[in-house]
Amino acid sequence: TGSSRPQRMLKAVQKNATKGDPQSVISAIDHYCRHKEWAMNVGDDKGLILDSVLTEVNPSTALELGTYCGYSTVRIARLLSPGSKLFTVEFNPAFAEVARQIIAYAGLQDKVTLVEGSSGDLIPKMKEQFGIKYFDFVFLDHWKDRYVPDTKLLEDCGLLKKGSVLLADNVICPGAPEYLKYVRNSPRYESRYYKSNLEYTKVEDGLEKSVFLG
Ligand SMILES: O=C(NC/C=C/[C@H]1OC[C@H](O)[C@@H]1O)c1cc([N+](=O)[O-])cc(O)c1O
Ligand SMILES: [Mg+2]
Repeated sequence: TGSSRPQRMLKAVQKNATKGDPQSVISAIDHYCRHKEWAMNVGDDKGLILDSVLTEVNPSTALELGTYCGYSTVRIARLLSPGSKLFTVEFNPAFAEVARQIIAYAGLQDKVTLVEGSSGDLIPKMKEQFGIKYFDFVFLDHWKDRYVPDTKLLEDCGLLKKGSVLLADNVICPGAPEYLKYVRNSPRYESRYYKSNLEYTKVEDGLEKSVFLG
């Protein structure tokens, strides 16, 4: 059987990026996905918004739901201050395997803990398993129908504190309508929409940033 799209993406990184240089890994993936084959990375347009929100929050402990191949994992981890940590959750073992290699190629493995499994199972275990008190920043990019249940789980497990920032991908395309309703109508969040486009296309998409008010 042939290679998978994530495996071809990894090959493109190994061929075109410089080991230990996160920006070259990001550029190699963006070039491959724009010119060779599309893939569901947050991409370079929405990636710039992710970068600016991440830099503003400067989290000590961050969480990513939906690692896929590790593109946004690299984008986030490269901007973390020394001693800060990123936990990333991926359900699909094949995706997780590729992501580990891409994260390591970027030289960011010491800042990242990739946890394999379902977010619904793992979130309740994070405090005890990893000694986490709170997440200052959460990037939601996994199954769109898990955004609401997992946000509620983070609240119920006491993993959000006043000022914690949630940033959700794909709120327009493929869309997360229930999530938008939830964060925009809840008195516990202050939300705003960053308009952009679906990765590597001209289709509208955007990121929703929601600050937890406690
Ligand atoms: O389904 C998407 N993401 C969810 C990922 C889903 C999960 O599927 C299995 C694995 O656990 C992965 O994490 C998605 C889909 C599109 N799209 O255009 O279809 C664009 C995006 O940016 C996306 O994040
Ligand atoms: Mg996405």
